[in-house]
Amino acid sequence: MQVAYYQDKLIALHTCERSEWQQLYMASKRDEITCPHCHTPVRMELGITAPPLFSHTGQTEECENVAQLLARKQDEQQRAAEQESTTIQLPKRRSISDSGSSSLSRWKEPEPLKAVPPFSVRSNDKDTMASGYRHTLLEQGILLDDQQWTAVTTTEGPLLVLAGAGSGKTRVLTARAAYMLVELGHSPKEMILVTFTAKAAKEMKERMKQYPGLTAKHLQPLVVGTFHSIFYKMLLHADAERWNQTNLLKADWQKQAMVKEAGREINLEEKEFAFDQALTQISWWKNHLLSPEQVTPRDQWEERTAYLYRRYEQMRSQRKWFDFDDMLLGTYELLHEQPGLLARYQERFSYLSIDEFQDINKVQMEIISLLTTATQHICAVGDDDQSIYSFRGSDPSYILTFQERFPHAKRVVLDENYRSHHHIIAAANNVIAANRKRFSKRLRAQSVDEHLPYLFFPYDEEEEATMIVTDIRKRIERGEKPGDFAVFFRTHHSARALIERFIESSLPIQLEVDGESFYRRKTIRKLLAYLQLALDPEHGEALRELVGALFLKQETVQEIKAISITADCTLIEALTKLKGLPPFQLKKLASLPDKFSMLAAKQPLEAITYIESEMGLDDYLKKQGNEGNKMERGSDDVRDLKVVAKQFQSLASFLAHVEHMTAKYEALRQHPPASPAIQLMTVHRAKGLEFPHVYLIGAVEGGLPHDYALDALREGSDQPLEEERRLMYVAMTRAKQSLAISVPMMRRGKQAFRSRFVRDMQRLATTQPLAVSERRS
Ligand SMILES: Nc1ncnc2c1ncn2[C@@H]1O[C@H](COP(=O)(O)OP(=O)(O)OP(=O)(O)O)[C@@H](O)[C@H]1O
Repeated sequence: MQVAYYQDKLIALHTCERSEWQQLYMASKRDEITCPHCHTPVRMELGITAPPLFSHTGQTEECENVAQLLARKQDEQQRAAEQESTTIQLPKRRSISDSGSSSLSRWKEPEPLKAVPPFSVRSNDKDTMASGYRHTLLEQGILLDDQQWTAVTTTEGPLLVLAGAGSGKTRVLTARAAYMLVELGHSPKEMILVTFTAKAAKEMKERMKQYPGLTAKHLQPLVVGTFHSIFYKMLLHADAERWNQTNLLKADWQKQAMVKEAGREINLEEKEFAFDQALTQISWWKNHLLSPEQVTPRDQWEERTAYLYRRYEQMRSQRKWFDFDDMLLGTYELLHEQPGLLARYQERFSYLSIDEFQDINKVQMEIISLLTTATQHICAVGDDDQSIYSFRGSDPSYILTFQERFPHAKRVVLDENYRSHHHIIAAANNVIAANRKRFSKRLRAQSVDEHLPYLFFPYDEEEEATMIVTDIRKRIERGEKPGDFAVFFRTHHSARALIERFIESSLPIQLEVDGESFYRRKTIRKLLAYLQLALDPEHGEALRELVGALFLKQETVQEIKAISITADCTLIEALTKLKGLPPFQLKKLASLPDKFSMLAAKQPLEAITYIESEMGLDDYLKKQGNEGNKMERGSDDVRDLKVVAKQFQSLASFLAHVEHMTAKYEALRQHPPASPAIQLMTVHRAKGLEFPHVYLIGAVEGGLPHDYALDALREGSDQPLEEERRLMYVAMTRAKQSLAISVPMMRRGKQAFRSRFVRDMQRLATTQPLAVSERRS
């Protein structure tokens, strides 16, 4: 039914504002909306594939008839009102399912993408023609197509295996090692297999146990591991004392403590400077073989970070500590300084295979070059289209220029995709084809499916989250397993609404993210501190946050507290009694008590706007803007917070929600569910994984591609945009059976525009109405 009672008024879904749907949905969950006929509380269904409606258990035909009658009456009344209005143009009547409209208010049908050209089965001789070890593998159910087999058997000299997404590179790498050991009789001691993660190394060794002819005698001495683990063994061998585990800076907090210590020397406020980002930058410099002396800062933020780098390195070496980057740098230096040792390792590393080659960095490439100069038996496996770690120092140019570095290299392209069906692969191909710096190739799927990938159009972040939760819940109720679903997002904080909606549902979820909850972010903490102090002028914790936003030093907190005790006044009033500050600041502080009283009476959304414009937050954000943080802007956080605030009527209920969500988030991180759950993760985390059903949120300009890439493009660099396109491609190619991409109409309170990647996808596809089976899903 389309109409129901809410707060003693008749409301109709087809005439109310689209922005109100989410509030109605939340109200229906609290049983505040009732059936217009029998007054039973109704639930609002707000899913992906059908327009929203109200329904309740035990709903009768009579309930539906009354609802329809009332809906018609409301329409007539509205039409009459429209005719009466001659001077002012009242909004026209809206139809809830008017799909052709561009209006933000209307419901829009999801848009399935049907691939052009259509799927055609390829003739492939992989099953019938197999002989020798390939046949033995086939008998074990380990199929290898012709290109895969070529990669397996090309063992001498440099080889570049360009392995498209889902084309079986893990299978190739493991089969190749097995082939060399079993069929060619190589010793495991002359082979090394490098993986990107320790997990991948473990999985490979596990898989190899099933290979025919491979025994513990082969597998035990075979080195399979990450660059770090392999190089660390070399370092230990060379100087066990210097590289003792106890000197390793394992945890981030250890490194943070050092840069913070250095930061104090140049008066960097602990709560104001992004020390975590500075550490990422330092690591980037180290992996690019840039010593502190070689760094040329481009702005004030880099200048400060370069200082931290210099001091960090000094402290680290004085204390004889080392970090993970030093393991690579240490190996590089060791091999340079000791030619005898290098010669021995060149022999030991006779056959070197490297997985995820698109993500190697400069120092790794230099070491590889040193180790393989003599034999040249290097097998690099990777996909230039999946290089997504440039912020950590990865450089896709190494895979792109492999054949220049190794002129005799052979190249095998694996372009058969065994993971996803045709329409998913075709859509992903259409996205990645627009990148300029890549090897030209097109993945081909092995199968086709009636479930077309599709775009859907929620109103905003909140509705997007509700729709996904609704859709997944329904699919699980119909028998799908929670572990078969994954929802991807570009950045952790863009998933705030999604995480909250899942937390509120009873669905099992696993959160694969780094970092703190949205409400613990620096700018958000500051904003919340204003609100907390408005309700409780004695809130000590909030005061600590507030002083930063008011450009006061942390030490003033004690002074303010002391004044509040001696002058018997609140912390806010104590702020006005501070001494020794410049007149403009004293004036600003003097106005605060009145402003905080005004703030307390406001609704959350209004309050945030007031804090921004009247209480100094704007100035603070502007200053933060100078800190050189390209990826995360404080002003974006404020806009994100406004989207949450809009849903609450009072500061108290808004702050209670924040507290509840923060606690739930922490609990979830500390106690992940034991059984397979719905996976919520960043696209970066999804790399290398596959799921039957994938949802990707926020496919709008500024979301994916991220704002920073669009800024870079305006400044003349398209590299970040190309990396964003690769992220989109990685996300899409994780899906085995179904793929849903969300294109919200609003983002951060403003109209959003569909991602250029989505437009690329649409240009080369036909759209068609949803199949009946999908409508029901
Ligand atoms: N020749 C083949 N025949 C049938 N299935 C295959 C074949 N090769 C690989 N597969 C299957 O295809 C899927 C994808 O393989 P795999 O995970 O090795 O891909 P990948 O290249 O590592 O993917 P990505 O780079 O996207 O992470 C796996 O389920 C694998 O078992």
